[in-house]
Amino acid sequence: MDAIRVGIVGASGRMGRTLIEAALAHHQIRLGAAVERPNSKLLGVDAGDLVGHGNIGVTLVDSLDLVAEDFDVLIDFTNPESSIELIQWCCEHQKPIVIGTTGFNSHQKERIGEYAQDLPIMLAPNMSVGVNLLFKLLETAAEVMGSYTDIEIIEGHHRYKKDAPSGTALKMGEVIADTLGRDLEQCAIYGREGISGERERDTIAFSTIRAGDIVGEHTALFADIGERLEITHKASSRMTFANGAMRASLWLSAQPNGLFDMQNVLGLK
Ligand SMILES: NC(=O)C1=CN([C@@H]2O[C@H](COP(=O)(O)OP(=O)(O)OC[C@H]3O[C@@H](n4cnc5c(N)ncnc54)[C@H](OP(=O)(O)O)[C@@H]3O)[C@@H](O)[C@H]2O)C=CC1
Ligand SMILES: O=C(O)C1=N[C@H](C(=O)O)C[C@H](O)C1
Repeated sequence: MDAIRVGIVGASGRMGRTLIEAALAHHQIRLGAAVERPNSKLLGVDAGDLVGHGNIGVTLVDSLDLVAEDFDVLIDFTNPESSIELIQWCCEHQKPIVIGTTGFNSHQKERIGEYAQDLPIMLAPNMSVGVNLLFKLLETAAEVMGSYTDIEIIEGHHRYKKDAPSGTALKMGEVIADTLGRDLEQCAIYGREGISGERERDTIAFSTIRAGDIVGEHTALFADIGERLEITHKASSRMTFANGAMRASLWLSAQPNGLFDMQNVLGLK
């Protein structure tokens, strides 16, 4: 496969910087563009310098219009409002987009589905291989134990994370609910307080930890009287997500219009 050029939006963010490093290290990927917000103090800084790699001749700019000819696939790890605007731009310019942003509401998800009729879009709340395998394992766990156990999903992230529960935790809930024929909107419990009463068997409950520099930890708990199964994934470096985004970008560059996820990229479905 030929090398592709990626554009990275949110380039100076936690994921943005890691994505720049991953792109610079990948033999089939070139960093074509790096974009930040209009008021960013880092505009004009070289993307290679930003990550301690040395000058690569790609400076941070504040508009995709300035670099439209410089990349083949856009990578977006920003926030939901920004992502929707980026998808619209990508549709107008026919640039496939890899989206790692989380926290979309149902209306925004619907719009992404509509845009995907005219554009290849890869949307995944977690681009690590381990978490996408975990989604598969959850189907089996839910099939075997889900109907009679109490199901809890626990996630932990760094103090700066803005959305809760994490996109990954919500996807874990969706996978389990779908496998059990339940509607997550009807059976989800988001935290407990006070006299919360005995547990209702058919609920799927979420707990959230926000502390320090936790990169990302997710556990699904299937608990019966006498035994419990816990399936846990721990990310220790953002590079696992960034490498997933590189793999996804290469894969997406050869796809037709449509909405894909990381399981498509990894051949897990
Ligand atoms: N799918 C996955 O595998 C993963 C997903 N994520 C998700 O990625 C997203 C970003 O996370 P993280 O990197 O930690 O967050 P950061 O806040 O560190 O980075 C986001 C960056 O995007 C910039 N930004 C926001 N809006 C725009 C815009 N319109 N144009 C250009 N730049 C913009 C921000 O600028 P400013 O600070 O000025 O707002 C910031 O620099 C979150 O939704 C998170 O949940 C994170 C890790 C893995
Ligand atoms: O914000 C983060 O950092 C992460 N967000 C993703 C999510 O919301 O699931 C994935 C990862 O755990 C890191």
